[in-house]
Amino acid sequence: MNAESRTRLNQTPEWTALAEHRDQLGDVELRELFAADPGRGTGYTLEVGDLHVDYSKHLVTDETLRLLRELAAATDVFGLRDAMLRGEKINTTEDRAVLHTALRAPRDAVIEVDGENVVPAVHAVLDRMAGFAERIRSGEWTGHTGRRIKNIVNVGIGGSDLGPAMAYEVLRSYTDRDLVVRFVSNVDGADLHEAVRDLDAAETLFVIASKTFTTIETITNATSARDWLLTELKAGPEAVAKHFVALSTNAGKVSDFGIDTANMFEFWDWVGGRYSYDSAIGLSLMIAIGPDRFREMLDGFRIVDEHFRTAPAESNVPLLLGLLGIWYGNFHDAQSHAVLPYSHYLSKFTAYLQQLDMESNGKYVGRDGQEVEWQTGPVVWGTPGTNGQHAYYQLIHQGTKLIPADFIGFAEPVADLGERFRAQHDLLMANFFAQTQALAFGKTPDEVRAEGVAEDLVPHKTFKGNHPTTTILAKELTPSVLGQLIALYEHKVFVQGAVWNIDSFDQWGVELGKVLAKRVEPALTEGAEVPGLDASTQALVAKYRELRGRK
Ligand SMILES: O=P(O)(O)OC[C@H]1O[C@](O)(CO)[C@@H](O)[C@@H]1O
Repeated sequence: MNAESRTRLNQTPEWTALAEHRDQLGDVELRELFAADPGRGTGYTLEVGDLHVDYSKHLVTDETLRLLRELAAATDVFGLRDAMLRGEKINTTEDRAVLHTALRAPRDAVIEVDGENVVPAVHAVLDRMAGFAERIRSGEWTGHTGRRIKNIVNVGIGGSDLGPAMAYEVLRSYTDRDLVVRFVSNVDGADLHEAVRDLDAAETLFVIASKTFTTIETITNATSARDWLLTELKAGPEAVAKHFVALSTNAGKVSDFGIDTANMFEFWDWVGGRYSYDSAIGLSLMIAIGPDRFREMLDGFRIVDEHFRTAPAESNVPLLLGLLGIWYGNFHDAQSHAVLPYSHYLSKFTAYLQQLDMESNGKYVGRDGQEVEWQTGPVVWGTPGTNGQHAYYQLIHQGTKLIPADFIGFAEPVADLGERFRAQHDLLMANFFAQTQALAFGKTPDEVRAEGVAEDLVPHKTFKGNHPTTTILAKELTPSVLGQLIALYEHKVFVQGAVWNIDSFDQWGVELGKVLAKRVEPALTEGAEVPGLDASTQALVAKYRELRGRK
């Protein structure tokens, strides 16, 4: 079935069967499901690479899973996967191939776009990045005044920021602690100001990351960074070459900006921004952790790519996670999905997933150009779990909304934590296990009463449970495990987009705001008339100008 000829998803027999099955299951309780199957706790688990994935605490039976796989088969998820991996232009609205998997392909792989094998170019750029990263790390590359580079400031936004910024935090314990690495994304000048205020320009390298090299926020920040650098160094434009490198697909714009294309690390239009941090966009990360660790991370991505490509539907983890999301979003009206890591190092992980998932699957128009009649991507949210426990877990436990959640944890604390701090790890993980237990099984009124609680407080202290969670457990948070986790979520998002029949690789929904901002700016600065400006925005602009003392 191709996108055009495909029957409307919600009219397929597979969809109807799932809807009927949902009605039959009714409000089935996780307590019942576990009582009926003593092997569920070990049986409903899968392994992929170093990840142990437990999906026993989901509101599903074998029959649910079978019906979900039927839906995946009917919507040809694996067919689209194979087309993606072959380099076909499955991003139809932009007429582009979708080949982030080529970024971690082995040197001898052959993956063609328009008849050309892209793998040699991928490795050529990785090798150049490695050479450059080593020159910075060793001190061989010096700034304009001959001083060693000690500070890296990555300037980018969206996919050109969230991935490297997240991964830098995740792999902090693998970084060269003598290097200061910062990420500037917001067009609010405060972001750049705070990033550079205590830096010595003579020791600072700006990494300008932008796929298009036209993104207004990044170009504005890059221009201000250049001004700051030249002022601080009291130097002319010749200083730029030693302090600015670019990561981009657009050599022309890089050169227009004044960066020598010899200092540009290239990637390609078949890499989506939110799928790009394992491309040249990862340069700041590679400088921080070193090329060997970066390659270990790519190996981790590849493990899950291979699994997604070859594992049968019954044991294919990205397929399973994608389908579970569909089960809740489309058949239980869940609106959001929480990702709750029990690792301080994963503090930016969910923010990264927000772009990956919501920019990919936040769409109401299908690949056939028609409005979909089913829910698509969920609101993805979450922060490290223990902090969340003291903030919003109340709502997950006793609120009125169904919020499926992923819990991600590790058996070992990171190696360089030291004995004193390592000792806290068991307590962290005790919380990790306790929360999924409490969410799944709750506490009945009788159990509350048995504790001698006064009758009027019993309803308040009761936990209905039945809140579904996936537990992802790995031994240790290594570069490879990070790659595995990211590839897992990339392919999960792919699965959902394939079933929903949407193009997960375009992002037209971000365009309107960009155009309007350009139009409104002269109204703020010069009081220019903006034709067609609505009454509300017009009044707000007038108020803004008044507050800024502009006539
Ligand atoms: O890397 P660029 O071209 O600066 O784009 C940054 C981000 O902007 C977006 O296009 C959204 O506005 C993202 O998809 C992308 O990751």
